Amino acid sequence: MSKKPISSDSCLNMTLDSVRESLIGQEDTIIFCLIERAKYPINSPLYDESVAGVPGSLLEYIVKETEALHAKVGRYESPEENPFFPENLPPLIVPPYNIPQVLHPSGISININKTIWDMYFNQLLPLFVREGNDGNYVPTATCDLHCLQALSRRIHYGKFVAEIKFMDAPEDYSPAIRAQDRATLMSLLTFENVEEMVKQRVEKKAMVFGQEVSLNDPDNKKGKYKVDPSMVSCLYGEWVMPLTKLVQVEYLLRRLD
Ligand SMILES: O=C(O)C(=O)C[C@]1(C(=O)O)C=C[C@@H](O)C=C1
Repeated sequence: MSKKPISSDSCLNMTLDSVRESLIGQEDTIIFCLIERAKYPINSPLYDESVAGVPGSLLEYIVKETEALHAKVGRYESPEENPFFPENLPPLIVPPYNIPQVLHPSGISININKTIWDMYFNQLLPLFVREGNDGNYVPTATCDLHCLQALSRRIHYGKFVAEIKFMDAPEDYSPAIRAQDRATLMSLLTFENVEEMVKQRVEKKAMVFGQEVSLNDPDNKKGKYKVDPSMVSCLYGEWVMPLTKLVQVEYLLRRLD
């Protein structure tokens, strides 16, 4: 049987509404990933560089090896995907997927995953994961990887948001881009009312998705959530949206190159 290349047309016809729809859908993914990770305790040997019989920590090794496999089968062909360890990724073993490129070439390679990695492990994880060590290191690492990928995809989606905003009003953005004026770009692309709605919506989603469901004794666990809804709202307000805006600014600064 002959084998054909696969292709996709998912990037075409984007609008500000459609990219916002995608961001809303990604909220679900992020919240479910956090809920899954919260099932395990911190499992700190996973992050300890001196414990495992692998280079770096066990977590780092699992992420690097998973990314290498995914690179071979084309994950990073998609402009929505950015690796945490872009150095020395193996080449594709499948034919290229020919995904239509909507981004400006100078902005495609923007990658702030180092910042996302530090934020996730140093600031976020201790806020929603309990102390302890149950030995489930590989399932825990898989959850960490899913959280990291979901956050990274959401934050780097700022490239698409910035492209749409620029295409909708090049006359507004171009002077600030030529002047390399970050502050003006930041204020042009900021919608405080949208940010407020995002924070309220993710808090509500965390309540709905993370409620305890019990057939007997329905009131017993009322008000208990699998991840703290106010923590999810803070995550968005303090890190996810500011980092998405940082990606937008970085993208716009290169948009006229
Ligand atoms: O919806 C937008 O316009 C975006 O740029 C996305 C986003 C976000 O990260 O959710 C970022 C900046 C805006 O102030 C509002 C929301």
